[in-house]
Amino acid sequence: MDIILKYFPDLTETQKEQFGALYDLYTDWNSKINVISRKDITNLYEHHVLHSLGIAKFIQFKPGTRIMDLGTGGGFPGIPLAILFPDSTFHLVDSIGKKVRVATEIANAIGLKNVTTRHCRAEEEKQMFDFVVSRAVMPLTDLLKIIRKNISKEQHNAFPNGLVCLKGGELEKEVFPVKHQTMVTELKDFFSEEFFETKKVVYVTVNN
Ligand SMILES: C[S@@+](CC[C@H](N)C(=O)[O-])C[C@H]1O[C@@H](n2cnc3c(N)ncnc32)[C@H](O)[C@@H]1O
Repeated sequence: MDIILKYFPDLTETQKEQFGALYDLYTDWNSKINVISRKDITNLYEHHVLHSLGIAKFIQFKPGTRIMDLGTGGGFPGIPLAILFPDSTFHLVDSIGKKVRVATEIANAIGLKNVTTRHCRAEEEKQMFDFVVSRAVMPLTDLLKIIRKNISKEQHNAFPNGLVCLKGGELEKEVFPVKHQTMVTELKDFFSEEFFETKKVVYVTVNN
């Protein structure tokens, strides 16, 4: 939890309590339904919560922004972002029902009012959003094909509506075929821990 305060020192008491509650909740739920590698649970705050919040080092969502987390699993990056941006709404989608259940239970347990969840393939989701966020789900080109139908034309933020993904390692092969405007932010410029050495936030505009 200290690592979250190190990089996000201005959290409200509510946000501190919500982030603080995640460790016991994920430890408990993960023992029943695997959403995080079991040996990685001790790294929950660094590898999962802070990594998710890396998106906030690229964009500060304006109040009222609508965001879908495609392939949220147990709620990453959607739940940490929903805590950090309580005035934006987050719709967490996953094709595996029991993972959606974990995300739903945890969002409810910490009293998040700005989160909805849905068990479906993102291909079936018809709602419109300003941004889609995603971590470890599928290549950029595949994500773009699925979400084109979901990106609203109304703009409210510092960057045009689009896709904001957490990616690791070698990206050139993934970014090269993408014809849209793309911006890559290195998380090692913000977070000094070795885990972030190769981690990136990739933003792609979606014009439709
Ligand atoms: C490796 S997990 C990552 C989960 C989470 N984003 C995280 O970083 O912990 C990938 C998730 O994407 C989901 N997924 C894959 N294709 C999907 C699709 N077309 N629609 C919805 N969810 C999908 C899978 O069910 C799985 O839970």
